[in-house]
Amino acid sequence: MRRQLVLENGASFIGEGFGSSSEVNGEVVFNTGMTGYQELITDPSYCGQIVTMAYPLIGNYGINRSDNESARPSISGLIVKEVAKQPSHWQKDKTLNEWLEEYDVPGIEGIDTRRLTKMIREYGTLRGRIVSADADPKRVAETLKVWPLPSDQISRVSTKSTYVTPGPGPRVVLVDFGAKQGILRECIKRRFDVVIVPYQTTAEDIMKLNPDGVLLSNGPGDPKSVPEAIETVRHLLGKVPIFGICLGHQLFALASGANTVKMRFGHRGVNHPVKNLKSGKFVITSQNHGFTVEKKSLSGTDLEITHVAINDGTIEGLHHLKYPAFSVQYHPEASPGPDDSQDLFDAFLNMMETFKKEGAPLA
Ligand SMILES: NC(=O)CC[C@H](N)C(=O)O
Repeated sequence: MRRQLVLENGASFIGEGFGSSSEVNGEVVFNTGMTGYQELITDPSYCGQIVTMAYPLIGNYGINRSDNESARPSISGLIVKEVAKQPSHWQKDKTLNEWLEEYDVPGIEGIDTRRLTKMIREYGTLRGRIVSADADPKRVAETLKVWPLPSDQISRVSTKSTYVTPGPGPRVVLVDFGAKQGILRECIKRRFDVVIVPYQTTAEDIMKLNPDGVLLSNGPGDPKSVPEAIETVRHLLGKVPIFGICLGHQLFALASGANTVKMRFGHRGVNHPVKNLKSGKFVITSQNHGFTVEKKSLSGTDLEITHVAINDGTIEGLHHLKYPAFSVQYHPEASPGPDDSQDLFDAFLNMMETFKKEGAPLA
């Protein structure tokens, strides 16, 4: 079935449909990873987005039972140059096509993804719609221009109730804004006693759980769409060690008085170089974000930049000068991508142990 991706600027890309045949709207973004499509399709941070893969052949090792980052695909749609027709891997359970069909996610292949990616780089992320090939792109573009980007994604992907993965180590409250399994996996590896709570849990209720540390997860959309969570983090600062990842990093920054802004086309891929300003070392990181902490908003706050992106100089890591709290904009849990930064979970463990011994610092 011939299908079409229409963008709000009136551009139309025609290709062959795969996965489901439903029509969807989404913010069109691109990811540069050569592999890791199953992890990114199930990464809840992509909720509400139509993802274009810049690498031209996708699906070549199929879908397996162990690479999901959440229970189901989160993306609204998938755009690729070519879907592998005969995927092969010893763990393969399904093809990408079968899996997307099962979860009602539409895809289009045969699109000039290089042209599409270049367009997004030039104009920034654009609203798009997957429709049938015979739809009039001008009319579809008109409807897209007045379509408000969704702002309820976090409530859609966060856990509805609290649950626990017990362990003998420190108690960590993981605030779930759409947490990837990889974060939980890193906690379990270190034998943390993890309590996973919904995103709107108050600081008071979090403190009642007697946490040794609070981990703020990744998540979809604009961090300012959850003002209640910013308030929660503000109340937690100084009372308990905090580690923020991606959306969690942005919420930590907002709670500390800094500002976040939308980027033109964001960072999405598995080979983003980052410099650690303290050690002078570089790491290759997995990234997926469309917002960033605004540099100039840091003046007057107690935040210090610890990491920067090599490609564009944006902030990739922060720590608090008075309180035990730090964060990174990238993904130390990888999944997909390199695991160069898993030591940040050890740094979180050290911070919790020190805080337990020495107590709250004087603010
Ligand atoms: N992976 C994430 O947590 C993304 C954070 C936020 N939704 C952004 O796009 O910037």
